[in-house]
Amino acid sequence: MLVTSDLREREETASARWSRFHPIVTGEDYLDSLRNRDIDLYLFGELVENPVDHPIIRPSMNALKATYDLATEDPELATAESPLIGRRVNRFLHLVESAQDIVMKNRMQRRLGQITGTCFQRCAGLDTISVLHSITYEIDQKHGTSYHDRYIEFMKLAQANNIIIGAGMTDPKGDRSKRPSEQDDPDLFMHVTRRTDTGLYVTGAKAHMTGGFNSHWICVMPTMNLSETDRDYAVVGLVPADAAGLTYIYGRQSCDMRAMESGDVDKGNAKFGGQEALVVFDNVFIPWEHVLMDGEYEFAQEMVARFTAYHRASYVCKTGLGDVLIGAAATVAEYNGVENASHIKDKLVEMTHLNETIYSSAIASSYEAKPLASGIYMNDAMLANVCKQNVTRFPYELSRLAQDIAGGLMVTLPSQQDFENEVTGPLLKKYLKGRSNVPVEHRARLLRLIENMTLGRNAVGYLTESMHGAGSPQAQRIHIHRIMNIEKKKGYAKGLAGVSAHASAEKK
Ligand SMILES: Cc1cc2nc3c(=O)[nH]c(=O)nc-3n(C[C@H](O)[C@H](O)[C@H](O)COP(=O)(O)OP(=O)(O)OC[C@H]3O[C@@H](n4cnc5c(N)ncnc54)[C@H](O)[C@@H]3O)c2cc1C
Repeated sequence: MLVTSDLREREETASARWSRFHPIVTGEDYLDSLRNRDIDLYLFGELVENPVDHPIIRPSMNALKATYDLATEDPELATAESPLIGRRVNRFLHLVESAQDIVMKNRMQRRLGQITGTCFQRCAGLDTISVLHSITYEIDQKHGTSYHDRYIEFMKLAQANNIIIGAGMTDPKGDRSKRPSEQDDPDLFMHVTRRTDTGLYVTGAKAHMTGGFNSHWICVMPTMNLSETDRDYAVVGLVPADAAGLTYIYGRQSCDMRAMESGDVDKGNAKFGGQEALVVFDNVFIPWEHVLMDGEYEFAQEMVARFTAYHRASYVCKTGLGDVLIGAAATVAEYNGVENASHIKDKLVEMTHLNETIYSSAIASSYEAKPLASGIYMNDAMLANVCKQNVTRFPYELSRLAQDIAGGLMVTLPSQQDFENEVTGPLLKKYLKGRSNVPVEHRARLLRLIENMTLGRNAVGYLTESMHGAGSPQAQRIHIHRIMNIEKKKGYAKGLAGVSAHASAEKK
């Protein structure tokens, strides 16, 4: 049990926190920034000594590194001019000032999906900084607080240092039928445990945190609407990833142990992977400069709604993964000698149709963006929710079609070691041959990629994250129901049908 004097040691100032960060320019700088951090990270029941070179963890860092590499290789797509610091910044830290900015964000997300074939983990942070712009502004307007200025100061440093911000929204939530303040264990939702002259302390956990360990800062924020009794749960704060009191517990992914094996074929996508972690906060200190909500519970619901409007359209990234999967299915069809069969062509068309349907709802949502009171733009919430609802379904159908085209070998293929064995290798190369001019290894690599995306490590990002990330399917349906304006639609119908309010009242 920590006593008050131990806790005081955690009362680090905002400037001391920032002094630990060095500006990142290249992807290699990013990897270096993750070395030698004093952080408790557990995987398989043990503290990880060197996470950056750990074979299970490194692919997730490579995926984030790609967001830095793309900024160097294609600055038009992956950087933007920031009026905050007067120079170009990584688009993942840019405050969206127009509909075109959000459209460019979507294009960049699709491109990164094509490059990595997985979740590159940086979108939730981008959508967090977008929502904080308007929410801090509106809280200040109502309560005379100074959250917005604090936020702007943070963002200037975030942009100048080119850091990664992780989004800590989802609490473990315990009994889903109870509000935060009704739970038997108060820590099942993050809450303030004490306040001092210099800041406040929070305890709780953030679940499923994408790229949690790969981030430099974590923004904690409420996960649902809150009432007056939940006031201590209405907290938004910015926490360095190595703050005292944090423990990271790494999430397992199906087939993750393949990363520990020699050879790269069976990994399917040896270079890139996603990452989720349970991040536990035990009395973590946040200086006032980094507190952006403290008790203004009435803003929690709108904050979640705006975050999800941004984030549900960010699932456009899955169309980049869809492009990879369609390409893999088409290539395997060629290797198997069936590319001209009409049903194969039709299945590839169907996959493309589903993928572009996701893209069209996301990009339409972004083109329909409007400015909020603070001046930042927000994409259309209805179309964003439709996009995410599509994403909860279509990647599953795309995966089904890819598995259909791939054939059963995708799940019965022997290991790379068997291909290399002097007895079994020649047998496999003889009996697993497809088209004669295609090396068997190429066929195996494509099949493993489809396995990786639809059943293996990257199915976490392509399928289950598509289902639950940014809210489970029902959350979108609730939102759509809330804003679908059914009365207006009834009015159109009644008008055309010649049913006036008076006439319908008479009938009663
Ligand atoms: C791969 C992945 C990455 C993620 N990344 C992040 C991240 O970076 N940051 C972050 O903050 N979160 C992240 N999330 C969390 C995500 O937002 C949640 O998974 C999602 O909100 C669902 O919450 P849950 O997982 O606790 O499921 P649950 O809330 O347990 O939902 C399970 C089912 O129960 C239903 N349900 C839940 N509550 C109720 C209720 N009160 N009444 C009726 N039905 C209910 C749901 O609709 C769903 O069908 C991620 C999730 C995944 C899977």
